[in-house]
Amino acid sequence: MDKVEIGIIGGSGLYAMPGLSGLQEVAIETPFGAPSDAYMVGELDGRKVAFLARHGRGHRITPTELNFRANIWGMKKLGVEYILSVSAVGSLKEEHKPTDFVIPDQFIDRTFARIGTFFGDGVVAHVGFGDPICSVVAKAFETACKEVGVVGKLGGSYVCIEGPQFSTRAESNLYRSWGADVIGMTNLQEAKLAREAEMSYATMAMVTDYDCWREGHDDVTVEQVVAVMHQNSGNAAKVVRAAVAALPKGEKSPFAEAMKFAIMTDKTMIPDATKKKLDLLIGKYL
Ligand SMILES: CSC[C@H]1O[C@H](OP(=O)(O)O)[C@H](O)[C@@H]1O
Ligand SMILES: Nc1ncnc2[nH]cnc12
Repeated sequence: MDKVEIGIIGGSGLYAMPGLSGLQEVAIETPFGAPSDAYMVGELDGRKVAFLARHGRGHRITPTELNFRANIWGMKKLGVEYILSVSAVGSLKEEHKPTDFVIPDQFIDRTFARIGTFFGDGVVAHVGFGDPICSVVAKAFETACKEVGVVGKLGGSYVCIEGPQFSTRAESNLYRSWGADVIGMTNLQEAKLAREAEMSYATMAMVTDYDCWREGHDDVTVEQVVAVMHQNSGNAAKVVRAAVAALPKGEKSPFAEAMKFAIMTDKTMIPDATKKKLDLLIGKYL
């Protein structure tokens, strides 16, 4: 199959990508197990893209149960350079209103039950993550929001919680005191693994609620999240489509060599089985 340059991960409320033509369902097995679903590979305005429903079609997989490694590995296997993620988030600031899009550029980790690295089993690597988001993808989202005529704010911190429960009010207020912008349950491990796999990653976060901090307002519920997603999913799809068109063609990700100096382990001491397993990611450095 031809290289698929662009990957789209659809979150809560976005389980398919409208406008994809010549659709092919591609099931991928990875050394880390199965991804959430088959990749829907097709063309969007002349660009080859792969769409993955993060929680699987029908929303069957909790944030903690997500096989982040398999999902990101599958994208790499397809040849993806740029990953566009779409997520529902709660707002931690008055100014981020339901239906607004925020394109976060930082993360705060509040997860505790996930695997966020491809490494281990005899190979140690430490990759830079000071700028966890790819500015090329983030700018493509920003440009796309302008084109579609929706609010799309570039920058902000995304607090990633373990879930599946929403936060307590004390937690929500704590995150606000940290100056964080939005809250969700899925994006941090994707960003970490995309970096280790030398792909670009950014999220278009759609605000669906004010979490539980806003006095005089109802606390977040799934019903509320789904209602806003339904109301705004047309815009989300339009923005993703415009962002795909705004991405550079035939160019490697700016993170294509992110792992060049990240591997600590003496190469002669990495077990053969691990070398074989991680060949797709780091074979070129060993
Ligand atoms: C349905 S509310 C909580 C759920 O929504 C977000 O999902 P995603 O990031 O995949 O859009 C959040 O992270 C939770 O998984
Ligand atoms: N308030 C919230 N907290 C965590 N994840 C969310 N996804 C949508 N709204 C959320």
